[in-house]
Amino acid sequence: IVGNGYVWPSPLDRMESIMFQQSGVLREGFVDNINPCSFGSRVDGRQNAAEWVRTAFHDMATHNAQAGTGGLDGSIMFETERPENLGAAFNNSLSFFNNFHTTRSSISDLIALGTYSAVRNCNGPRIPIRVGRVDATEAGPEGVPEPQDDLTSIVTQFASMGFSQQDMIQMIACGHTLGGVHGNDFPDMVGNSSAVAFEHFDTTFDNFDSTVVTEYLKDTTENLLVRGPSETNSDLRVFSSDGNKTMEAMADNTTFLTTCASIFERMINTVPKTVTLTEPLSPLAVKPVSPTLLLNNDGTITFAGWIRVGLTGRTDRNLTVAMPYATADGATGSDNVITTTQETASGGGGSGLGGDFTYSAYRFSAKLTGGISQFNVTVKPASADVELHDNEGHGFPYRDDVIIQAPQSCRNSTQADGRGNFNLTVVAAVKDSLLATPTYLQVIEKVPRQGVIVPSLVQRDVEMQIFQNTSFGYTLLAGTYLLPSVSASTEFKVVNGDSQDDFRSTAALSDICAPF
Ligand code: HEM
Repeated sequence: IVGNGYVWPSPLDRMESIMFQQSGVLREGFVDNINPCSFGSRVDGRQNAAEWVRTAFHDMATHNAQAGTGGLDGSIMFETERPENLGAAFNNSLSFFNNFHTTRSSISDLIALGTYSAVRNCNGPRIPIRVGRVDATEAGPEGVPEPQDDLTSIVTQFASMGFSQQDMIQMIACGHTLGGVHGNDFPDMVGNSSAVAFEHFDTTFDNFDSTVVTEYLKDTTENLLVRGPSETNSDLRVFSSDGNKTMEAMADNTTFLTTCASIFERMINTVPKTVTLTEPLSPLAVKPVSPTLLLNNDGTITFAGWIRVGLTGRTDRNLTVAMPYATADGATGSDNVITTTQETASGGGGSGLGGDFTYSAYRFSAKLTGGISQFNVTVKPASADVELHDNEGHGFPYRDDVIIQAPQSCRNSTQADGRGNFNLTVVAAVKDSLLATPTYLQVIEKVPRQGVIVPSLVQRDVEMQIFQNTSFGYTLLAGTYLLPSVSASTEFKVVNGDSQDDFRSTAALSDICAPF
């Protein structure tokens, strides 16, 4: 049974799901662009996994260890026009990461997760993932090493990032086990400027292994940064700079993998000194996924969603999962237990990368009469005693005083102003006792930035107005916002003082608002 990494709910839930729900039911799809490892999304001669790893290095490379500035902070978004950042790799990677960019998943955390995912999906080692990176809002200084740089300046650049000569050799060798050099980016090196001319660094470009090292040591390598024109053979200068000592130590594949896990971990954890990273993320043993409430027109409240149960370490996978809960006024008892059924879609479960983590999903949908304030999860294996999962003693808090009414809410492009904008209407049921305090619809608008492929996320607050009374102790409030089409799919929440129903997606709303 997997240990809990943190207490639910948390802003970390988003990154945890993106990381550990990769295939099967509840999948997030983060590996789609790098599966298989050789996959390129747009044209022949591209390898997304390699591009993701290169993106992390180029973003990190402008770190100044002494000043504690720069590092893996997403500033690469603003730096793609620079000669040191030649090629489509960066915007290609960033436009994919942008699909996962939310207030709880920064571009820089996604770049870090991208390195983990690319490496794992290419049979490489597992790199611990810490999160909490904060995105830069403007370009940083220049300073990514280039193939024509001499050894002294490359060593100096790595030193200013905080890496020794040995670190430098390791990081470059580990990076250059994937991908290669593109003709359209470096025509002089490749001797061909075609977009599909792609000269791999080693013969196993889609396997994260030590072949890049062994081919170099045997002198059979076709790596153009070793074999190519002498002005641009930086890998040769770097790899041989300590008499091949570091390269020889990495020739053994097992040593290569441990060395790369360690140097890449340091690479992605190189962040500005103002950033504090979390402990490495581990999957929650039991996790509520996409729980929602809904006030029905008979006064009951439907509570629905999934419980994700980790299977790692379980031999008996015949599980009965239930949720004893406390009503709004705290009452518990044998009547207050929600049953679940194992999901039938997609085999009923899924896994995180490389099968590091596997899970089963249990679906629930219960009509509650006394509301809810918190729940626990019990897991009963057929052959063993029942386990109580109480969220590290906290219970899973879940309040019913503000409820987003998904069916009464809608996102409609035809009602809008004819310019492709979307009219968002959000209806929420708010307990009458809260009405003295204003209720806000908070929408995250994606605001385009000139020359930057990733829009910024800007919170817009709309005060919600009374829309319909009920006789169930709730009043329905409504708020509207005109979403520019680039923000058609975005996040929103409804907030009243300390109470909120948060992190919902406009993409899940239908076109038409249904009556209550
Ligand atoms: C002196 C330092 C370095 C130099 C001069 C250098 C140079 C280059 C060049 C010229 C390319 C070809 C890019 C293209 O044509 O699209 C490349 C690709 C690549 N580099 Fe480096 N690199 C350096 C360090 C690193 C490091 C430390 C990493 C580690 C993470 C790395 C990872 C990669 C990857 C994965 C690719 C393949 C990209 C693809 O196939 O699209 N590089 N590098």
